[in-house]
Amino acid sequence: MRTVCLGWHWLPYRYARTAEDVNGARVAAFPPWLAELGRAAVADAYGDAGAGAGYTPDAALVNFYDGAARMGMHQDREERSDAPVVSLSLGDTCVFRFGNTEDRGRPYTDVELASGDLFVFGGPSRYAFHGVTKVLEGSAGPASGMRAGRLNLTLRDTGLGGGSESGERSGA
Ligand SMILES: O=C(O)CCC(=O)C(=O)O
Ligand SMILES: [Fe+2]
Repeated sequence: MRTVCLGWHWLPYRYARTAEDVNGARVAAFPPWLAELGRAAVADAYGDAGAGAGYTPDAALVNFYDGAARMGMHQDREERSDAPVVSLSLGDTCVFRFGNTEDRGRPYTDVELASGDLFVFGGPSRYAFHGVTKVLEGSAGPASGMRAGRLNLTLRDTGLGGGSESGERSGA
């Protein structure tokens, strides 16, 4: 799996403005249209326009999975905010394991995430363990726009402040 970040660079246990563990490069800006998409997703998932309007994600992790890639069970908890995490999947379908908030084991539910699917971790599910157990190689139709593999974007509110475009704006 390969990962690129927007807005803030994710490192185990924290976020940074540069890709310290890759090449030291400054993180690309988090685009305003992606925040808009996140707001629409939260409004839809909660059935609450106000919850959507109040959502201000400032970081995205973009993960590319080839046919063999997996992601182990984990919680998204580097953020200093309880705001929801919005996940968008493109390309090949995967088997996504959505677990409980206590540990990596059962109970969990396996759901297929196909191209175009949005998944929102919010409320009591915000800190649920989750992972990807399988990518169904070649399952995406040509309409996905991807030749192979799966892309997943997770939108997050880091709670670190500095504005959503501050990948470009803030001082080093
Ligand atoms: O690829 C997915 O669906 C999940 C990605 C994920 O859990 C993460 O980036 O933290
Ligand atoms: Fe995650």
